[in-house]
Amino acid sequence: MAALDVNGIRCSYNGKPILDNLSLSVAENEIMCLLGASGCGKTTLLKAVAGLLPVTRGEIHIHGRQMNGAGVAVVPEERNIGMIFQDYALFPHLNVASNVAFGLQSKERNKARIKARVAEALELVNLAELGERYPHQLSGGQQQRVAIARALICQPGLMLLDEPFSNIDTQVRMRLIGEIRSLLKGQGISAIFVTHSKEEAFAFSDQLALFRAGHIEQVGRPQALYQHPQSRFVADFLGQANYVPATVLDSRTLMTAMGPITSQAALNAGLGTHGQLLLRPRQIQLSLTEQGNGRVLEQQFLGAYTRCLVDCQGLQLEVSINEPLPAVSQVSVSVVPHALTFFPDSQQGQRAVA
Ligand SMILES: Nc1ncnc2c1ncn2[C@@H]1O[C@H](COP(=O)(O)OP(=O)(O)OP(=O)(O)O)[C@@H](O)[C@H]1O
Repeated sequence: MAALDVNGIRCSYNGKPILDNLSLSVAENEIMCLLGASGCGKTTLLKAVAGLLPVTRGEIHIHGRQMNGAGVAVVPEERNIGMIFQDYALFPHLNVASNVAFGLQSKERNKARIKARVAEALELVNLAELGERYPHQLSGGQQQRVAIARALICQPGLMLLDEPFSNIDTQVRMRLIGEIRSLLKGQGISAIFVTHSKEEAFAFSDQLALFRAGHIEQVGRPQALYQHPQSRFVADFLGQANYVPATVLDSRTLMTAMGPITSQAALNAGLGTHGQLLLRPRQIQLSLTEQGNGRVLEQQFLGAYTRCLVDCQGLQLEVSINEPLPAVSQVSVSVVPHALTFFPDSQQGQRAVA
């Protein structure tokens, strides 16, 4: 059974549909990321799942239990959901332990049991020593951990996280993302996580749903979306993309200005089809050769890698290499063997065929 099933829902503001006929499924113990530009409807979906926004069509099921529909309207506090927000939403006048205990107090009266559960939750988020502190005495990362502990203590069946890392210092953000991901996985909690940062989406989620103006353009494993986007919109949103004009030569080969390029998987496009081959900067390799087919135009050393702009037979390609090359280098440009992604020109919306 899925942790969450959203089936053809419609949500509107002032009569204007923001989500229309939207469906999404989250498996048990899976972290689903909703990624997309500002205003595309990510938070609207989160609110609909939480029961904070009316759903006028379609149904939402959480762990198989129907939340809305004919004669059914489960209120937010009965959905067994934990919510984490960008601004932590802690009570400033309560110390850490009381903030964490807050949600439990309506369910558990025994003070000793509450104390033990708070200690356990603080231990989980590595804040065991800070129960007496107040929110203003904590860093952003620590405040967000308190918010996580406060949600975990109620043992939610589903966690909703709305841009939880946006206010966290970039230096600690990736570490916190790793810690919270392991925590959710360790506790077996399914989650939906909203962000507009692709790096956060890649690092935190098992599945990624890429939003575009109120609908989901593509859903799948982050790596699959990055490597095999179904549309140029997805390809461009998730990272730097080079497009090389190409024609299908046979079921696995494309002819380009760089010469024939062979795919590790069938292309599913008819012979002679014209289109664009997607090449990520890491899918192109360079080697120094005086008679090479390319010339380095520009380089930027960025620490972990070097961004290199190369001219190859009139094409300008962005390539990621480890170390900068000598200035004004002549290089041989080739494609790292992989299953090619090809967008036929004739297809509407430029859908990929491989
Ligand atoms: N309370 C509201 N009343 C009217 N329109 C709203 C309301 N809340 C959101 N909207 C509109 O609904 C659309 C979707 O908003 P939503 O908050 O879901 O976007 P989002 O993808 O989460 O964006 P962001 O990344 O900026 O948070 C936007 O056009 C927004 O202006």
